[in-house]
Amino acid sequence: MTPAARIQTAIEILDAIAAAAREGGAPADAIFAEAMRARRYAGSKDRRAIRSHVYDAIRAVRSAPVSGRAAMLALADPQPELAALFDGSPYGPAPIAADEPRAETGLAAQALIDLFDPLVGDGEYGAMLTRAPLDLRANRIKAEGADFATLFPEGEAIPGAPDGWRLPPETPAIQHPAYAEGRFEVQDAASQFASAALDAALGQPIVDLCAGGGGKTLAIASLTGNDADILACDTNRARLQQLAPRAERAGATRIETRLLNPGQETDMLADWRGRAARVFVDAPCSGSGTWRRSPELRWRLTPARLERHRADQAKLLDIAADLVAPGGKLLYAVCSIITREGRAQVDDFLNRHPGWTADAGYLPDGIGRAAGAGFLLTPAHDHSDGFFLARLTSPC
Ligand SMILES: C[S@@+](CC[C@H](N)C(=O)[O-])C[C@H]1O[C@@H](n2cnc3c(N)ncnc32)[C@H](O)[C@@H]1O
Repeated sequence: MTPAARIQTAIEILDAIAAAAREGGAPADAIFAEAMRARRYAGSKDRRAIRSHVYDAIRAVRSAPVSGRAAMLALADPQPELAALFDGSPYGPAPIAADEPRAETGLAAQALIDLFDPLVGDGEYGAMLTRAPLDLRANRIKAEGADFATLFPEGEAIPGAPDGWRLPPETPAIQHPAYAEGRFEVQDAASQFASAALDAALGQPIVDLCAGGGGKTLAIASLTGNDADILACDTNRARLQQLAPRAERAGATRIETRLLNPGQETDMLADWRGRAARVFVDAPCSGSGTWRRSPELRWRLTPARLERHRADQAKLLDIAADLVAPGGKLLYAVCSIITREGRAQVDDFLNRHPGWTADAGYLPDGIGRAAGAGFLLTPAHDHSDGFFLARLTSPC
């Protein structure tokens, strides 16, 4: 493909990604993969170049653009060599017309920025879109362990994460045989801090209410040395089904999965009412802390979608509270830096549940900043995804 044809292909893919963002359709990665399947003539160099145009444009443009072309033009404006490729050559983009619309660039729409936790100043915005490193977590269950300094000498330890190791983005770590042997997982530092904050002890009954594919369930199993019973729940069958093979690879044998029907969670968890020493609520959210990895999420967030997340989070907190044994703990986590999903959500919970108290001192030194009754982690401050965490203790 010519460099101009790659730009035109990127424009077409951006059209599909912008439409999906508006309509709540497939994620950008899936759309990109599908577009490449449909263009088998594109070689690996073409794919790399197209991918980089697509993601550079997503990072540059602050909200869903009117067209893929408007997004690419916004990217090309400060790059004359890119703008020169709008040359009208066969398969390339048409020449730039006078007064063509450009998508707006920047971190996010101002109305969205206004929702950030007050701790997030504009000095932090750059770090929110810088490509994230690849963080690994050693699996303590495997006796062989993961000697990261030997496996990946190009990496470095993650401050505050005793099982963590940080590699440059896109290191093909999962192609290493030690991954297939279950000796390590890929997991961002914030998720490692959150799993440790649950403070699960050996032998304790634990519920992971929003287990998804089990990233944090497996971290908890590792931290408890596979010596605690964990009930992993979710309403999404496809996600929850990913857990069993991952648990097998990790040697985590004490995880039971339970698929919940939306609206019937409390009934379906009646056998766990008041029994769990620890309940983890890794709630569905805007994902505003993960724009480094999924920059297109900021094209997707609408006031209505945010309100749905907020309502789901409140409902899940109430369901979880019902499961916690007297004196037990509930850990609430969202990969979000939005106040309503974080500190405000927990303030509302504490108002609805008199007698519950907020813990402190469950994060490593220097990690996170106090945000109301919980703690906020951000890419700039903590070199991790943005996360809000709050650990709450039930009355005895
Ligand atoms: C942030 S993700 C969890 C990620 C997972 N803990 C991990 O570490 O990979 C939130 C999950 O909550 C699930 N969820 C949404 N509503 C739920 C409900 N009512 N009950 C249980 N899970 C729910 C979603 O399907 C999604 O998998």
